[in-house]
Amino acid sequence: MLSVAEARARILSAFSALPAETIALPDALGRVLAEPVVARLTQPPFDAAAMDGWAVRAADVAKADPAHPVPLRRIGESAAGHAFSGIVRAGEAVRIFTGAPLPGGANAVVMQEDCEADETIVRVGRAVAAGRHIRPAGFDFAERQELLPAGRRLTARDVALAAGANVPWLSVRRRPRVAVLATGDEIALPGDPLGPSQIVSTNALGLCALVATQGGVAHNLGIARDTADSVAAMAAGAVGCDLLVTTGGAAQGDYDLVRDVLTDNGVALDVHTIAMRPGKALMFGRAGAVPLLGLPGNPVSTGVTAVLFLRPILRVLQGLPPDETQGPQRARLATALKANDRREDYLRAALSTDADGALVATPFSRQDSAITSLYAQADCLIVRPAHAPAAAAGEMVGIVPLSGGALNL
Ligand SMILES: Nc1nc2c(c(=O)[nH]1)N[C@H]1C(S)=C(S)[C@@H](COP(=O)(O)OP(=O)(O)OC[C@H]3O[C@@H](n4cnc5c(N)ncnc54)[C@H](O)[C@@H]3O)O[C@H]1N2
Ligand code: MOO
Repeated sequence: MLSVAEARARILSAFSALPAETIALPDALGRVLAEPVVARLTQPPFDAAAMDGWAVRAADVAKADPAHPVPLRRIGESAAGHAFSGIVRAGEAVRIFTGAPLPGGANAVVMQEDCEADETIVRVGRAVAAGRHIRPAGFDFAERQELLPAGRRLTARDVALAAGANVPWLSVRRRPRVAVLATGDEIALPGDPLGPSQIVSTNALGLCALVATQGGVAHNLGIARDTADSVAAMAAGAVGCDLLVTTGGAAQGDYDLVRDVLTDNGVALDVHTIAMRPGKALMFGRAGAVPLLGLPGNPVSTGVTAVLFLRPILRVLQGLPPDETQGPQRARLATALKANDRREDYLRAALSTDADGALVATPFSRQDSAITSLYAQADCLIVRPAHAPAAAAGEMVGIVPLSGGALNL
């Protein structure tokens, strides 16, 4: 049996970043940059007011205070989008609004709360230093400045920044295309009429959804019957995809067909049987030109192996490091755990915080790999290395948070 780390390294070595494509900014959320985003303008493009008030020469109001306001002559107005074109000279002021260009000659803004104005005169009741309430040109960023590096997954804030930098197109990694194939005579699509010994396919839709959370595009190939011909015919639908993921038919039973069928069709089985729980029956190879990741059929086994193997593949295809770094990586155990055997264990658990604000992981008492209701409830997986000694409540353990993904603030 291969260790999880060995299997992961072997599988991931078969993948590298996909080519780039050019997309429009409104489609960029969650995409990974292939080239940096570089500002196409300076922001702000001019010295701009940061408050509503009066543009003045600081020297004119150096002695102003509420008891001794300094009178200045109003000579015009500068509003956002409508600059004042004249020059502010000694003894003059221009009405100015937040975001508006600072008129020439002025070097400070006094807030309107500190002034009293009539039609011709403004009385300034507070001294201001030169530069007060002004955002100088380039205060945010300058033209040709690199704002977002290649390899970054774009957040909603990044999209706003690229828009502010007047960047309409971006070069991003192509989305990974993943074909998903369920197997088994007992499996029916959600909504189908169910025969006496049939069950609804949990796994294919779950895998397609997981692919979407990671920025990939899933193609659901449907359900192959338990015959060699059916599996081969339906697997052929993966041509042109970056990966084929199958679920079920991975173990040694008489009706577990994926391995035989795909072997007959030229699949080299690089990985099979992994020292982990759930997910022992996992295979990796190639179906013709398409890499094949064969996941075990038990629904939680499919889910957990997808998090541990499919997610990193999708990340590497998009030019990201294999591991998700969002979220905590460790938590305190709420309950004691027995010593582990030779299979690395991934226990479904709930996360909470204790009175001190420390993160606590509570493993569920039932860990069977067919309990989908608890898998949906879990916040994380507690990682128990192979042969880990018994662990007491309160010990720190490694966790894999069941969160994160392509869409982010
Ligand atoms: N003699 C042995 N039997 C089994 C072993 C073993 O080592 N020796 N391993 C067990 C483990 S652990 C797992 S996991 C499964 C893996 O088997 P397969 O990958 O071949 O999966 P199937 O036999 O096709 O199905 C297992 C189970 O999952 C259900 N299933 C399958 N596909 C779906 C789907 N799309 N949606 C929902 N549920 C699905 C299927 O009905 C079975 O109940 O093998 C064990 N046996
Ligand atoms: O390999 Mo099975 O995944 O432990 O349920």
